[in-house]
Amino acid sequence: MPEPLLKVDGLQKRFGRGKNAYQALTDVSFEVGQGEIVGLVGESGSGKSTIIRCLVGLEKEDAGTISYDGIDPVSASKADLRRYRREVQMVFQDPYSSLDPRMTVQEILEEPMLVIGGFSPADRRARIHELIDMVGLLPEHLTRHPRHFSGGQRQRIAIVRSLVVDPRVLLCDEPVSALDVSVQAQVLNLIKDMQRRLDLTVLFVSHDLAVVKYLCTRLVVLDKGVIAETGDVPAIYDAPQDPYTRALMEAVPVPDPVLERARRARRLEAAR
Ligand SMILES: Nc1ncnc2c1ncn2[C@@H]1O[C@H](COP(=O)(O)OP(=O)(O)OP(=O)(O)O)[C@@H](O)[C@H]1O
Repeated sequence: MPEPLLKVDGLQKRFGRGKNAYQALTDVSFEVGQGEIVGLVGESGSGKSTIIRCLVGLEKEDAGTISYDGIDPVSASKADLRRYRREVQMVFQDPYSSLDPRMTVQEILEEPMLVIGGFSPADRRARIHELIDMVGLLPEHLTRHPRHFSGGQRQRIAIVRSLVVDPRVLLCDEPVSALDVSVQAQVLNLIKDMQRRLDLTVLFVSHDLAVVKYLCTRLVVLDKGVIAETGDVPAIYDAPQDPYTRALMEAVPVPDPVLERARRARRLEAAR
């Protein structure tokens, strides 16, 4: 594994109190190396989103530590916390609810840079134009509102929004599961391309093992808030050690239409 950039150590999270308490995460530890795409997989309710939400501060863990490039957001100085918030960005599952319908695309894309600060108007403009070009959007799209875009285009806008502040880590929470099957492949390929071009480190949450196999180099398998298994993708797919991982693998439909499309799109692109 490359040098770890993101570390989660002994994470615990419980929701509710007393008889209704639910232990969502129990002693979760894993690392994501610089430049890796690591898949975080598990069934619905296994705690994947809770981990991501703890990583971006939307939930507060009960115990355990998180660290990014040596920065622990709980004890960090103001300057380090600012760096953490800038360099660790998230792409949400549903591009229909994650983009403010009252804002234009330009406003949506400028907002993170205005919140974080330190970007001149010229920087903001250059960054937006460079990235929309990379993801296949056009300058005239900037004056429109999200309702004028398809699900796939909205997720491209959401991806650009996460990239404008020049992050090093992208946390993707099921970023294609709300999209039509026909566009899932394009968005997966886009994430793969952006990861390579911008040298991003990606933690990719999915319940879909076929998608993760296509995209990721390493896997963290979560079972009811506990890590069942971690390892390199080929090794885990060839010989899963944990019974829960084996059961998850057996549930993968073959062949997978999304991945067939993704592979075909890449072959066509390579042939051009
Ligand atoms: N705010 C909350 N209050 C109470 N329980 C919660 C809360 N957030 C999550 N949970 C519970 O914690 C468990 C883990 O939820 P989480 O959303 O992290 O799972 P997940 O693996 O991301 O599932 P999915 O694939 O369906 O998104 C679930 O049982 C969920 O009901």
